[in-house]
Amino acid sequence: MTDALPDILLSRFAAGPLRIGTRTSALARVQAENVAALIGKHAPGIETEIAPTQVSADLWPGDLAEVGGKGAFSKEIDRALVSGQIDIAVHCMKDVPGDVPLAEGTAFGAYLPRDDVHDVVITRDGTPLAGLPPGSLIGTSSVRRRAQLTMYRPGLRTERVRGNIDTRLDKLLEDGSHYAALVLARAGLVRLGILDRYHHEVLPVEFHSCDTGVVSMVPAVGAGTIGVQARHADGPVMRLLGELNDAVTTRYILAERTMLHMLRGHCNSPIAGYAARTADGRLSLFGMVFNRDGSELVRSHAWGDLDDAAALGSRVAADLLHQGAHRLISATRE
Ligand SMILES: NCc1[nH]cc(CCC(=O)O)c1CC(=O)O
Repeated sequence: MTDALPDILLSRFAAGPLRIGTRTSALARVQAENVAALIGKHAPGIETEIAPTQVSADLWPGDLAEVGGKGAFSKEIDRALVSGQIDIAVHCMKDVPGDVPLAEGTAFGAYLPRDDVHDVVITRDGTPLAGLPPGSLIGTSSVRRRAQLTMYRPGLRTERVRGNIDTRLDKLLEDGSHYAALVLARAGLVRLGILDRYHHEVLPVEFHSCDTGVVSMVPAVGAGTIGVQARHADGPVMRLLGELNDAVTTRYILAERTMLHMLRGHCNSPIAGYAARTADGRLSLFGMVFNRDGSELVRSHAWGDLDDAAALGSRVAADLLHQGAHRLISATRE
């Protein structure tokens, strides 16, 4: 008979706590605390400790492409996980690159139930996006957000704004700020418990044509989803993560990330991808690839069985590639 998981974990962590690695931002810490609380529920008696890791990319004020793209955010945490300094790493799946393999010997053992995937527009005074005059400057570093904003509102200007969420909000609210608005993920603001402090407008996620006057914002691959990574060979921890894992979110992530891998999306790809469940319990995947200003795009929408998420991801990617997605992705790399 195999031992019960709590016993296996108790002996595995008899000498010290289960160490949770994460970045140092307020959002990263809250997410790690949420994972610690979940572990506490599933494996009472297991002590956890959060080990925030300073990540060089978080200190880099310039263009991410110059420090190795999104992969730069996980380099130091990967090293800590592989070497055993930490036992699990907590990541926003949106920030996990699609064009480089995971650190050797590691895998995502759990995805937490997906949170809200909407982006919001934050303004100082609650002016709706539709009321912002042409020429208004919107702060966003994401090519996906920039392309969709300017596709619906070609008159708006966008400017890269880096730094964690607090820093960005401070830049919007400071006297003499040249930003009229920011676009941020609602999930991040909710996790920090600060959404209600700001005037915000929720952008719909459903794609629609430009003449309706509504700006929609199809989410990034992995939006709103926290993933927990561990060492493959760490059987007890992988089993624990298996218990935390949300099965439906796993399908969403598999569909979206299969699409991302096949598109060979690089660090700052102009790609949106959103998997969801239909009313009749099937899986839907909508994918979109843009050029910089959204004046060119290809899109594809397909449906499949919930248990065939990877096939659905490949089908949507193949259709996007067939329509010329690769040319758009390469053009944005420059
Ligand atoms: N790139 C930063 C990042 N990564 C994940 C989130 C939000 C939370 C999530 O989608 O899980 C954010 C902040 C933002 O885009 O506003």
